[in-house]
Amino acid sequence: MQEKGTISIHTENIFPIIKKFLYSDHEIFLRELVSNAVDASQKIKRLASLGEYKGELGELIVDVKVDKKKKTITISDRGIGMTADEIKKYINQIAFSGATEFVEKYKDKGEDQQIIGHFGLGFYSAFMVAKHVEIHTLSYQEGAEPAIWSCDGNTEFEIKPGKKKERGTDIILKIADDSEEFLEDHRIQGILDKYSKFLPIPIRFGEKEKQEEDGEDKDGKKKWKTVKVDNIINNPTPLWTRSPSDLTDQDYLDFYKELYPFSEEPLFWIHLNVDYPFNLTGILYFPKLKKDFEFQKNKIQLYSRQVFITDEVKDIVPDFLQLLHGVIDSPDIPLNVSRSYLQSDSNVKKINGYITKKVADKLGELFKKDRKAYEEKWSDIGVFVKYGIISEDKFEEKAKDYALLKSTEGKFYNIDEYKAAVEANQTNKDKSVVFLYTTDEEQQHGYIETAKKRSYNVLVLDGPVDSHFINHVEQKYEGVTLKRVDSDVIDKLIDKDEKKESVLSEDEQNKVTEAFKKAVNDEKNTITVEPMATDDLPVTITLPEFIRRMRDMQATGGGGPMMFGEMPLNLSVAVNANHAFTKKIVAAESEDEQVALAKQAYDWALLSQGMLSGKKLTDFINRSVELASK
Ligand SMILES: Nc1ncnc2c1ncn2[C@@H]1O[C@H](COP(=O)(O)OP(=O)(O)OP(=O)(O)O)[C@@H](O)[C@H]1O
Repeated sequence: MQEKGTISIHTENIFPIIKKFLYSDHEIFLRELVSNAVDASQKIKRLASLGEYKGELGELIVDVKVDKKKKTITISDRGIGMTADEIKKYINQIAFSGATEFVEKYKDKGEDQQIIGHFGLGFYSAFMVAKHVEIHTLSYQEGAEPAIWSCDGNTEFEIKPGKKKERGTDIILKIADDSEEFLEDHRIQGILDKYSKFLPIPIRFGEKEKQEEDGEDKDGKKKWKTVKVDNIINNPTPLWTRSPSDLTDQDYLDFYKELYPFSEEPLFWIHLNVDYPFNLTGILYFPKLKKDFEFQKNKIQLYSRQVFITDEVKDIVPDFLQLLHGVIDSPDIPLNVSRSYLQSDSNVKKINGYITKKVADKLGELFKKDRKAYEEKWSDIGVFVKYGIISEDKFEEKAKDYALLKSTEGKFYNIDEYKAAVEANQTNKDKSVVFLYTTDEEQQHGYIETAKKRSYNVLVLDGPVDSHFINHVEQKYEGVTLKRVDSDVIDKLIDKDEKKESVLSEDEQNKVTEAFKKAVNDEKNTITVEPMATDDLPVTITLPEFIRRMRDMQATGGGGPMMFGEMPLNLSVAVNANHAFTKKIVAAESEDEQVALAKQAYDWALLSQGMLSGKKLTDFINRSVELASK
């Protein structure tokens, strides 16, 4: 049996095209060949379990060997092997048409298309790095003859009888001159670590050294010796493939360490397992989040039947859950299609929905089971929940019950509970319940205290997505308004239409206004004199809620067009007509003295906002000393 033939169904030679268009990702050849070897090994295992193969299974292990001298890489398995006819069918026809289809689809696309890395190009990806490829194989079938297929990267192949005595397949790549990097052990080790860490059949890459106990020396101290052991790349039964009922918390924590050796312990995890209408397994971990969470994205690894595919899960996992860590394994995620197709793929949509639901249910379960423990974790999980609520309606439906608001007293409420708690005292004349909040308890301390004097409750909303969350709550909850404690004077924050009498006459009010205009000396700021409680501060500086919100949203991204970046800082300066100090200004003998006192009161207000610094601060201190010494 010796045969020569042409692989071609097209006259065009696809190999140079494969090489050219997969330029950025040559390393995947090894993923493909090792995956094929694993598939072949699993097939024989299955045939044996079905009783269709009765011979010895032997040790099912895949070997990767590099011969630097001969410039070859060999991938060997003890799988089902192929007969010459099967080679013709699977390698010459099916595999080839797969590769051709791939090239047809992508030859007009740019060279560094990201999707390339997600491809199962199959057997022919070997030609990205090899100038000559041989298959030595012996089928498991009784009486099968060994066969050798060889091809040197053009469309001609040769099949001849082989000498292989053991069942299985060796794929021998003669590495091309421009790909000799793949003859370096560390390069191969790196690729195997990346793609094959959790394959279901052991992958061996040579040997490694290990320290082993070697009795005791004459002083009774342990002795050690260096021994060589098989260098097994993978953990063939990673946690997600096992049944949750067999696993302990420690198993999950250990697996997390295996995935992210340098990370802090996760808060909790979800074991995913679904068979229908799609197949998906995996474990998602909730990490402890740092405030700056952007860099923590892309920690979820996507596998297809335990073969690593990518850690870019943008379209498969909803945006807000990309902060999670862990593994998803699904043979149903189409990997060989473009991104836009992926977005409209119904399986991907279902998977997306399933993950969202699972996460929502798990959070709900934790909340119900032990609310206190849930509240303790809130500073870490709050970001996910709020982010999810903002971005996914389906998630919000479930999560609104356990999305918590924290008050300055450290008490937690869900939105409905909070509304009920403050409604009586914090409803304004328009029947809107006003939620007061602070973004910085230190800096806005004075304002929080003023609110507390009215027995108002103040929320702490200082997280990275809170500015968006606030807008969302207002949109979803009719009759609820959120206002930052320093965005207006207290009686206007929650305007109950309770008229306070001013002790100043109109003339006196004008006088005070004039004095402050001169003292503030800034056209952009508006000055008002208003009757307030006698124990409210003499002057309050505020930045209107909507302007500040625009600025905040912009700072955290996605807050509308850039024009707001230029928005000037228009402050409102409210003078308390009923404060004793204001009376003192009115009573001052000269206009100069009035302005000096006004300036003093204005500086107090600036000081309480943390807005006084440099020369202004020095002037203030000097003036205070002078006044106090009079
Ligand atoms: N080591 C092997 N042992 C036995 N059969 C093999 C081996 N490698 C490849 N084959 C056969 O050749 C076929 C084609 O392989 P190829 O890698 O091109 O495509 P595939 O594995 O079917 O799909 P994919 O594109 O996902 O890799 C396989 O389906 C299998 O039947």
